[in-house]
Amino acid sequence: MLCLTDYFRYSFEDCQATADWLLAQTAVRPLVGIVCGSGLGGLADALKDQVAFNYKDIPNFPQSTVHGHAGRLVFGTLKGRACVCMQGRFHLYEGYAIQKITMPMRIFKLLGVETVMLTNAAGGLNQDYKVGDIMIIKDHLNMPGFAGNNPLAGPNDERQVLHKEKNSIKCEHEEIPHSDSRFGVRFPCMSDAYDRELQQLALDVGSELGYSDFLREGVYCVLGGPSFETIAECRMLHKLGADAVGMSTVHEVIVARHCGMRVFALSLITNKAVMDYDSEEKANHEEVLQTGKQRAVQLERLVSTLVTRLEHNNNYA
Ligand SMILES: O=P(O)(O)O[C@H]1O[C@H](CO)[C@@H](O)[C@H]1O
Ligand SMILES: Nc1nc2[nH]cnc2c(=O)[nH]1
Repeated sequence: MLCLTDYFRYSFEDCQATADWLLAQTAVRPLVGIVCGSGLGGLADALKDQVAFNYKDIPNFPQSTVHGHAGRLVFGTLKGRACVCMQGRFHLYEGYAIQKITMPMRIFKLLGVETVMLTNAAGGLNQDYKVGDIMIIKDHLNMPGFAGNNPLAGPNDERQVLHKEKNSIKCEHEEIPHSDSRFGVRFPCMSDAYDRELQQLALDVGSELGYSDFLREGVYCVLGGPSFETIAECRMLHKLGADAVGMSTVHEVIVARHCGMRVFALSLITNKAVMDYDSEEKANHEEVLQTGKQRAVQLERLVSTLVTRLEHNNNYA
């Protein structure tokens, strides 16, 4: 569904214009960017001193079309730390070009975000997983990417991005002097996509909060959706090494890593993938949203505590 006009609609200038518009409307200068998955938008409500924008009012921004994705960009503080939170994300199956659904990651970068925390709702393929488990994503399988549908396809804009309010920015690929960063190189590495220190920190925080019984680590597989998987597909994905399956996140991770932001991601296992022809279970979006509601408090606490620890530990700040 690659539309040529979208290459040009989401140019560097468009992203810069959107970021500048947002920076002019709020004094919040976020170092952390959060993305709320289906039914997980309550995370944004935890932000204090909110300045919120409907996506429809933000120049160049796509619109949310999925139930459970409110379509608001919320600035504020989480335990004293400045954050920006997408209360609603975009998916390929909404009909958007892949460059368009990932454009908010570049806006995050231009706002000064250094760490991105993504959440999603996913089906559990791992037979040990239960509904309500929270899986720390340690790696991904990018199925649309195998077919050439990658958000970085198209011209690569490597121009410099000036961060006016910072003195230095450490990029993944090199130390860039004079306060400059850039969107990213043509061929970015993905073997370190999910920050290992943050994964360990999340395990530690989860253990302190008493969540170890439902905290997992695993591999997330993205498909295009919107149809849920067949039984044969679930069996295949599990054999390929996936622990959970969904329709989001991976494209955002690729673009976030491309421009040097650190990434942490969580899946809430909202339903068990159907693996057995005798099963009566059927995946459905209502169950997904319902499970989100049931685990909202723990998910919020885990993410907000993690954000606090970012503040207190120089290794993560
Ligand atoms: O990945 P998030 O946005 O959490 O949403 C998940 O939930 C929806 C299906 O119920 C799909 O959009 C799937 O990707
Ligand atoms: N593809 C997919 N996405 C989901 N999102 C929440 N549950 C599921 C699922 O079972 N499959």
